[in-house]
Amino acid sequence: MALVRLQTEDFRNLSPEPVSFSSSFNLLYGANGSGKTSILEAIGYLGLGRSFRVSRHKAVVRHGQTRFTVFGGLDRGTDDGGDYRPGNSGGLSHRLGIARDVTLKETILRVDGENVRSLSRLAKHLPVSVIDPGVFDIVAGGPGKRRQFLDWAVFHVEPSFASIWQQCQRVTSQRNQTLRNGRLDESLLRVWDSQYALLSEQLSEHRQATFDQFSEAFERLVEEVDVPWTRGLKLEFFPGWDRSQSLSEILRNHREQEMKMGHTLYGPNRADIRLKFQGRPVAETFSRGQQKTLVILMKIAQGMVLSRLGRQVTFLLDDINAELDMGHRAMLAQKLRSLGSQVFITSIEHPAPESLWGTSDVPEHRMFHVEHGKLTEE
Ligand SMILES: Nc1ncnc2c1ncn2[C@@H]1O[C@H](COP(=O)(O)OP(=O)(O)OP(=O)(O)O)[C@@H](O)[C@H]1O
Repeated sequence: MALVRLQTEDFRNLSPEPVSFSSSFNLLYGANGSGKTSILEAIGYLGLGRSFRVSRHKAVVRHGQTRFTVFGGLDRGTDDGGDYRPGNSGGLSHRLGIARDVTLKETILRVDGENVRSLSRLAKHLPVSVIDPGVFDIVAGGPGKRRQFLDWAVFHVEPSFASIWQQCQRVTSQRNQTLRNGRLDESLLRVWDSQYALLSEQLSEHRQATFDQFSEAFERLVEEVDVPWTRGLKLEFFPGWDRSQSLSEILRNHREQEMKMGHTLYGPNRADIRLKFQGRPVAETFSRGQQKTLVILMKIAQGMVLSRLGRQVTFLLDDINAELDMGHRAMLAQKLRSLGSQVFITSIEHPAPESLWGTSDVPEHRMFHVEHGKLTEE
């Protein structure tokens, strides 16, 4: 499915007029501060339930207002073969909505006209993958970014993942409270340990299964694109503890250490994707340019995993001109085309489609000029 209609109310500087998009490529250009990233951010809200650039909802509410709303209409996917045009609401397969009142601290989520309680009910309809300057932290940053990267795919591949993840977070925080208590309550800790170990195993099995699909897709991709420096690259899933022992055993053996630290030190909150090149961490070995290309390849491989399951990913490419050279931009655009993804690409200058795809055979796309938060199609 693809997002073919968007309407916002009091979202940053965006105009409240509805906009219709192509289910394949959408090119958005406009001056600094015109609202390009805000459009991607609004789309991101429907697929992630949060902003991909700020942590507080408050920042996105139009100045002077207390509540914003984002509505989205999805089509039936690339099989529809067409664009959504206003007045043709019969073509929509799902309608999504998210509103946040920052004074009441209340979020309302809607799917097809009905209120839903969990964010996963909303997010599962629109797999949104962001490629912006911050995305390169997946390689350069800490394990948290890589966990987030992996979990996004696990969430879309394995329907029970969100609920297990939430239960595991709850048990972890209760376990942490007991650890922080100062005196050893062994019987209570054993209760938490057994629940925690069980949920951790389930969570890690799902992560491992999705990671295996991801790494297989990554290997295929690397062969296809033939990037010589990726030979010798090894991607490995680390579940958060040494798998040669059971997690319960590790917890028992590190009781004192965990009591001293006052929180859980082993388990899924320590999981990581380890990226090594000839045995060394990639972040210490690869150049900035190589790290960026690697992240792009990882993002495409993720798209391949979902595509194999018949899920269309909506990619949001924000300001990548500054980050990637023409060759890598063309490789990315061509791959996203062959995946049948929906793509939004922003740029400051009027884009030249031929140079974007590196060929005169450009795919179907729609072009929008963004000015003062308003989109005008060309
Ligand atoms: N909460 C808000 N309410 C009203 N206007 C806002 C709010 N937050 C940001 N703005 C304004 O909205 C505009 C949109 O910013 P945005 O980051 O989307 O622009 P952009 O086109 O992506 O710019 P750039 O090319 O510089 O990245 C900016 O002019 C900004 O000052």
